[in-house]
Amino acid sequence: MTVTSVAPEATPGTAPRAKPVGGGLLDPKQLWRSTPGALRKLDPRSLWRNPVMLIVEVGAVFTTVLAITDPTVFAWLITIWLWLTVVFANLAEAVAEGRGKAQAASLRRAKQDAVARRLVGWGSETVREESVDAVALKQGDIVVCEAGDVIPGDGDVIEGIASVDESAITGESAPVIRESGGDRSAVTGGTKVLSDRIVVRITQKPGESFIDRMIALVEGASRQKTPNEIALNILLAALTIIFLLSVVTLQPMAIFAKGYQGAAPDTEAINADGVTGIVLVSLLVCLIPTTIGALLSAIGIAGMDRLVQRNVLAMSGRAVEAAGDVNTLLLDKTGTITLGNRQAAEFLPVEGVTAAEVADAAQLSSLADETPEGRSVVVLAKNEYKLRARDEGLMPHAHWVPFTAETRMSGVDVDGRRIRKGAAAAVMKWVRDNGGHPSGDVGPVVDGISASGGTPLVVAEHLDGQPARALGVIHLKDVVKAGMRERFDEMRRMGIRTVMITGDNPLTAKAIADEAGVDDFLAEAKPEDKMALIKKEQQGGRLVAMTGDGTNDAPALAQADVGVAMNTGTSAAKEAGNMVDLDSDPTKLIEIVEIGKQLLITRGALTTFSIANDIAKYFAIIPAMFTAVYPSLDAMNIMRLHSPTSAILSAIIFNALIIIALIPLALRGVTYRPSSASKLLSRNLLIYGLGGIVVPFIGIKLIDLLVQLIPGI
Ligand SMILES: Nc1ncnc2c1ncn2[C@@H]1O[C@H](COP(=O)(O)OP(=O)(O)OP(=O)(O)O)[C@@H](O)[C@H]1O
Ligand SMILES: [K+]
Ligand SMILES: [Mg+2]
Repeated sequence: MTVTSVAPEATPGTAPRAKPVGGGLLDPKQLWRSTPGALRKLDPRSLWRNPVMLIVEVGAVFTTVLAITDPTVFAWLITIWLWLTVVFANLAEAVAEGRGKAQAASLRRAKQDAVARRLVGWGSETVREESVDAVALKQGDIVVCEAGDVIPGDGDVIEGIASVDESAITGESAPVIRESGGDRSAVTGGTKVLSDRIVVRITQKPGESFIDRMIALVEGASRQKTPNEIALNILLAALTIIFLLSVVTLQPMAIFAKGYQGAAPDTEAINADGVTGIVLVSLLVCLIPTTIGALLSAIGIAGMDRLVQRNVLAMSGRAVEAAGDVNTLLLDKTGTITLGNRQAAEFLPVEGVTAAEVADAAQLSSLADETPEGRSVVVLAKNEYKLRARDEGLMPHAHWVPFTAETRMSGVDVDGRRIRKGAAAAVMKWVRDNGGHPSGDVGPVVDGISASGGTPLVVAEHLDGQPARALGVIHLKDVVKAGMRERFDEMRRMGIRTVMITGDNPLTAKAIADEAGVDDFLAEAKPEDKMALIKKEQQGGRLVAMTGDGTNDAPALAQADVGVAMNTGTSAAKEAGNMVDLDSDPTKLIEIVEIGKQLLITRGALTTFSIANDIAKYFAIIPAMFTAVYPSLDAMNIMRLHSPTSAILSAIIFNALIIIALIPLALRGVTYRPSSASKLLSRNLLIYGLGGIVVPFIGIKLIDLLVQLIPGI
C-alpha cells in the first residue's frame, strides 16, 4: 500500500501556516509594553485568583513594613525582589494577553458603526425598509444587504445569493458564496457583501455576536479557569500550606539553636529571637511553587493563542484541554482524509445499455446537483460524450431530488421518467421498491470500483408503466491526501485512535482506510450513526473529537468533547461545537489535538520544574543559614555560599529571575515528539525534574558571587 502523493498545495492545513506566530523568543519591547498591565494586576482584587502569588504579595507588604521600621540593606533588597517576583508573574500573564490585543483591535474596526437596513413587515404585502444602528438589532430581525453593505449581525440568509468578503474574520481575501437554504446560509456580522443582494434573519443576541465573542477570546477577557487549572491551583495552595508549616517550625529550632550555642554572634538572619521576619517570609517565598503559580495562566492563554494563530477559535479553555486529552478522533472520509473533489471518471453500462445512455441519464439527473460529485458528472458527460448540458431552467416540469446524506441519492422526475443516482445499496433498494430486479452485472462493477478506493454511483431509471432498472455505474475517483499515513502513525504513537466515518460503502471505506492508515472505519454512516458512535466511545470513558459543518452534524458536535465547526457551516453547527475553524479545513482537527497536547505537556513540565526547584532551594539555603549557629552543619553546606543573608537574597533573586527566564517557554510551549503518555512522562521527569534540581544550585551560586560584593550582605 502506498500513500498517493499529490501537489503540496492540495493539502491545506497539513503544512504549518506561514502566518507569523510571534512565539519564538520574547521581544523585550513586548515586556516593556506589558509592564503597565502587570502593575495594574498588583491589585489584590485581581490577584486573589492566584493564591500562590497573593501570598507573595502579602509577604512583600509585610517585609516593606519591616524594612521601613528597621531599615537595613538586606531588608530593602529582599523587599524589592519580593515585589519584583509578583510583578514578573503578572508580566507573564500580561504578555500572554497582549498578543491578542492587536487582533482584537482589528476586529473592533470590522464591527465599527455598521448601519442595518431593517425590513419591517417581512412576509406581508407592505414591506418597509428602515435604517437602524446595528447594535439595536434583535434576534429574529430581518435585514437586507446589497453590494458594498457590511452585514450588521450574525444570521442566516433567507433569500438570495451573494458573494461575501469575510477577510475581516478569516484573514482570507477570496470571496465566499452565501445563499439561502443548505449548508452555506450562515453569515457573520462585520463581513462585507461584494455583489448581489441577500435578506438575512438575525440569529444573534445583541452584544453576543461572533465578532464580540472573538474579541473577548483573543483579549483573554472571557477566559475562565479550566477545571484542570483549578485543580492544579488547589494542589499549589496545599503545597503552600505545607511549606508554610515547615517554615514556621524553623522558628523554635532556630531559637533552640541560639540558646544552645549561646555564644554565636547575632546575624541579620538569626538573632536571639530566632529567625527574623524578613527571613521567614523569604524562606516561604522560596519554597512555595511560585514558578508555576506565576506561569500557569500564561500557559493557558498561550494555548488559546496558538489556536487563534491557526485560525481556530476555542470557545472555552476547557475545550483546548479536552483536545489534549482526546482518545478518539472521528474523521470524515471525503474532504478530510481524501482531497474531497471526488470526480466522475468513467460511465460503466450494464448489459444492453450503452455508455452514452448512462452518461445521458447521469447528466440529466445531475443538472440541479450542486455537489462536487454532481457537477463532475455533468462535466464528464459533456467532455466524453459531447452531451451538452440541458439548461435546468428550461425544464419547468422537472422535480429535482436533492442529495441528502440520509437518502444517499439524488435525481430528477421529469416527463414520466424518474432517474436516480447514488450509493449502490440505496439505488438498488429504490429499483426493487419500484418493481425492478437488480441486474446481475451491477454488483461486480460496483465491487471493482469500491475495492480500488473509488466511489460507485449506480444510475437507475423508472419509466411510467415499466419496472425500474439499473442503467450503469459512475466511477467517482478520489485521492487520499499526501502525508495522511504519517499523521495517523503520529496519532497512534500519542495513543489516539483514529476512526474514519463515511457514507460510502464498506468496500470503498476499507480500501481508503487501508491506504490512509486509520485504525478503524464506519461505513454507510448516516448522521445519527456518528452520534451513536460518539456516545459509545464516551461510555468507555474516552474523550472524542470531531469536525462537522451541516445542521445534521449539530447534535454530534454538541455531544463530542471537542466539536470543531467549520466556519462555512450553518449557524446551528457553529453554536453546537466548542471550536470554530475559520479556514473550514477538517484536517485542522489533527493540529488542534497537537496544540492541546502541547498545552498539557507544557503545564506538566513546568509544574515538575517548579516543584523540583523549590526542593532544591530548601537544601541550598537551610544549611547556609544554620551553619552560623550550628557549625556542625558545615559539612552539608556544599554550596559554600558567602553568608546566610547572601544565601537568602540569592535564592530570592533566583526565584524571581527564573519566572522571567521561563516566560518564553510558557508562551511557546515545550517541544515534544509524539510518543505515548508514559514515555513522555518519564522523559519530562528526567529533563524538567532533574533540571529543576540542578539549575537552582548553579543559579544561586552565581548570584551569590555577585551579591556578596554588596556591602552589608
Ligand atoms: N451528489 C450525489 N448524488 C448522489 N449520490 C451521492 C452524491 N454524493 C454522494 N453520494 C453517495 O452517497 C454516499 C454518502 O455520501 P456522504 O456525503 O454522506 O458521505 P461521503 O461523502 O462518502 O463521506 P463523508 O461523510 O466523508 O462526506 C456516497 O458514498 C455516495 O455513494
Ligand atoms: K518558589
Ligand atoms: Mg460527502
